[in-house]
This record gives sequence, C-alpha cells and structure tokens, in this order.
Amino acid sequence: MDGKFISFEGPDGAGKTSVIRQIQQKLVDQLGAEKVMYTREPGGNKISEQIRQILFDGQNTDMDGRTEALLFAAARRQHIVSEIIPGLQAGKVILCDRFIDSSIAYQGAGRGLGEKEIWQINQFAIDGLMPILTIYLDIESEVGLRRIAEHRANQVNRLDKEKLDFHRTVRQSYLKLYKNYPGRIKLIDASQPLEKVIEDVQATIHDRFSDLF
Ligand SMILES: Nc1ncnc2c1ncn2[C@@H]1O[C@H](COP(=O)(O)OP(=O)(O)OP(=O)(O)O)[C@@H](O)[C@H]1O
Ligand SMILES: Cc1cn([C@H]2C[C@H](O)[C@@H](COP(=O)(O)O)O2)c(=O)[nH]c1=O
Repeated sequence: MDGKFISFEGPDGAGKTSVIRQIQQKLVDQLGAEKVMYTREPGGNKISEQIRQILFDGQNTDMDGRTEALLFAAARRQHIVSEIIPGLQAGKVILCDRFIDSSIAYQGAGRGLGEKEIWQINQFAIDGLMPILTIYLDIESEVGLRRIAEHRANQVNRLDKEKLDFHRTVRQSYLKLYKNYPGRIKLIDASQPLEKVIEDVQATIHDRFSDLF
C-alpha cells in the first residue's frame, strides 16, 4: 500500500483536532485534496459513528469497562476496513485523530483494564495495521481540561467528564507508550501557542517523510 498512515494522540484538550485541521490544509495545498484524508476514532464512517453515539451517550453511565473497550475496538475495525485500507491503497496521506494508543491509555490505564490486555484485544481488530508515525501532543491534564471547559463546554463527552485522576493516569500511560516506542511515537509540547505546535508537528512529519512540507 502506497499511502502514509499518521495518527495523532493526546489527552483531552491537547489540541489534536485544531492541529490536524491546519496540517490537513497545508498538505492539501501541497498534494491536492484527493491525496489527503482526515478521519477520526471512534468514527470515520457510518457504522463507527453509530458506535460512537453509544459510547458517548451521557445516559450510558452504567456501561461496563470491557464493553466500552470492545466497542472502541469494533469501531476501529470497521474504520480500518471502510476508510483506512482503501485510503492507503489510493496512496493518500491519512491524518487520523486517535487510534489504538487511545484505547491503551484510556481503557487500559484509565479504566484499569490493563494496557497489555487492551493491546491484545485490539490485535484482532487491527490485524497488523499500525500507523507508521504517531504524533503525541503532550499536555498536563489540568491544562487540557481547562481548555475544554473554557472553549468547548457545549461539547463534553462521557470520557471528558471523568475525574482529574483518570486523566492524569491516561497521560502517564501515553508517556510510557512514548518511551517504549520512540521510533513510531514523537512527542510535541502542546502547551505552546498553537502556531508553534503546528510548526513542530510539520517539522516532525517532514523529518519522517522528506517529500512532505
Ligand atoms: N496550543 C493551544 N493553546 C491554547 N488553546 C488551544 C491550543 N490548541 C488548542 N486549543 C484550544 O483548546 C480547545 C481544545 O482543542 P481541540 O478540540 O483541538 O483538542 P483535542 O485534543 O482535539 O481535544 P479532544 O481530544 O477532547 O477532542 C479548543 O478550544 C482549541 O481552540
Ligand atoms: C479512540 C478512543 C477514544 N477514546 C476517548 C478519548 C476521548 O475522551 C474520546 C474521543 O473524543 P474526541 O473529542 O473525538 O477526541 O474518546 C477512548 O477512550 N478510547 C479510544 O480507543
């Protein structure tokens, strides 16, 4: 497959969506719209968006942690088959807002289901497909949650509402993943002004793919 699969990860409010949108525009300017694809997890296609509704329904307060983990994995599987593989086959640069590392950090660590266990259940879903590059936007949990409270209070999902300790555990898990996979995962300081974060992300992508930017 000719395309490039790049995932973006980070705690809530790190700025992934804001960064990806601008990176996407810059890549479209360089390569043309047909060669660049933005997508997100959970979601990115009709079935996975339906699973997203169930996952984030504020009334589903009694959802079991394993059910949650399996639903994220199911949404991922459909997303891979419907969007990511066809995009890669068409030679696209795929910018994906969250992927398997989110499950490891949120369900494995945050929910306490075990990072190894979540990695294992996701193997069935991903069937060997991993991003070639993961941009990890690192932010202190308090800062990320404050950004959401200040700017996005009308769009808070079931996981955003978790306590501060949950989000701190998620961040520590991300930092561990970064330490364990330094070849794939690149850390960017997301506490910087947005323009500087975008500049750093652009440079990191260029380091990995000299034909981009
Ligand atoms: N570097 C930054 N400095 C200050 N504010 C920022 C920065 N990056 C993003 N923001 C603001 O923080 C809020 C959250 O950003 P955004 O939605 O891009 O984060 P996210 O990582 O996609 O969050 P989530 O994972 O919860 O969807 C937005 O209101 C955005 O304008
Ligand atoms: C893929 C994935 C996501 N999550 C969580 C992380 C966030 O709290 C939400 C997604 O919200 P966003 O605004 O679209 O970033 O879902 C998770 O817990 N596990 C996962 O695998």
